[in-house]
Amino acid sequence: MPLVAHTDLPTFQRLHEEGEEILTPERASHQCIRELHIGLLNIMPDAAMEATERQFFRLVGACNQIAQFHVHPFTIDGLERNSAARVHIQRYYESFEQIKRDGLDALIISGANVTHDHLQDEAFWQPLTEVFEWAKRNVTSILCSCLATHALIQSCYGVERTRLPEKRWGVFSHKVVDRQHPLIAEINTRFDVPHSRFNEVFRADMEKHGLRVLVVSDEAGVHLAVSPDGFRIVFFQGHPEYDDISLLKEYKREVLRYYNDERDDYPPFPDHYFDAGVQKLLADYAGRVILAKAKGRPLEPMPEAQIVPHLDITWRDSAKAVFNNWLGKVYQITNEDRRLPFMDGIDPENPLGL
Ligand SMILES: CC(C)(COP(=O)(O)OP(=O)(O)OC[C@H]1O[C@@H](n2cnc3c(N)ncnc32)[C@H](O)[C@@H]1OP(=O)(O)O)[C@@H](O)C(=O)NCCC(=O)NCCSC(=O)CCC(=O)O
Ligand SMILES: N[C@@H](CCO)C(=O)O
Repeated sequence: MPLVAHTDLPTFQRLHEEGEEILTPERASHQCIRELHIGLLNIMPDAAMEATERQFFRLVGACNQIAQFHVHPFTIDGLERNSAARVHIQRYYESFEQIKRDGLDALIISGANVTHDHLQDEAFWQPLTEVFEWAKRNVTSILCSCLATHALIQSCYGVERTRLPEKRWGVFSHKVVDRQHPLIAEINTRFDVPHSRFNEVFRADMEKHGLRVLVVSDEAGVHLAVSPDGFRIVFFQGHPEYDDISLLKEYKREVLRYYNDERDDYPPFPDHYFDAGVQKLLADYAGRVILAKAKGRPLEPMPEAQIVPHLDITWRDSAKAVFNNWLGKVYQITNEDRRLPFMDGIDPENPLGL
């Protein structure tokens, strides 16, 4: 929440010049104080659906303990769902119709699993673009994770993502490249983010279309960029919402796929994630899995309980800091009526006045 310059202490002016949000007493006394409404479009597969809810709810809830947040989960057609997932959605999720009727201040769109080479061939493409089109007109800011980033960049700028020679998978170090932008002001300038994807939109392609790139990894490419207006669409290519165990769960799934002949090679380790002790444990386990597969024996469970205490989470604080900046800025410009994206006087082409 922003400082109020309630005296003429020079520090307020100095901080303002350095990019800190400072409200004048006049603006502060007229500010409408209310809760924020944030949609979560959850398009993750069934096994990860509730973990994804927890991850994004946690980032929103933990990033700021003063304001009140209502998070509204919803989903779209075109995703294969088992009966338990359908019951969960029916019981707890809102419909897109309801979301449109009541309005949102901000919208988060999760990643997803894809089955086709081109996103426009996925069964969920059409419903997803309908949400994009509505949100671009009616929501103050949209934050996209991974696949949603690729889909929205394709739908807005016509840039198709590129298939990578091998999966970008692990925990990577990143640097802030535009230290002035309010989304990443006052946060660590070097921090980790997990990535888990076969595809990438490259920095040059983003910049060619006017996107502003804010956070980059030498090894893993762009993590964070924003739309040319500076704020209305926030693109994450990584997964800062992931839990400490998320990449372990994905690794375990890949081992299972190897054992079940759904992939030919034994899965590599995610980069920079397992320490030396865990790598040794998993290399021994791999030997036993390969033998069991060759001899047609049952698969021994992965020793997860021994591994988990050695997994570090090195990305959550920065993730919370970015969410805090994002929601703080949304609050400063969103309309009192949550069905309208901006207060009077805010320029939709440059909502932060950058
Ligand atoms: C990897 C799996 C299959 C693991 O799920 P499983 O149910 O098999 O796990 P399990 O070992 O049986 O353990 C179940 C327990 O773990 C929790 N759990 C499951 N998945 C979790 C996760 N990812 N992070 C944290 N916790 C997780 C469950 O809630 C449950 O907890 P409780 O028992 O306590 O409830 C799943 O997480 C999954 O499908 N993840 C999605 C990965 C993915 O598709 N990402 C796409 C994003 S990438 C992208 O967007 C685009 C990529 C591209 O195209 O380039
Ligand atoms: N943007 C509004 C708060 C949300 O209604 C204000 O600053 O007054």
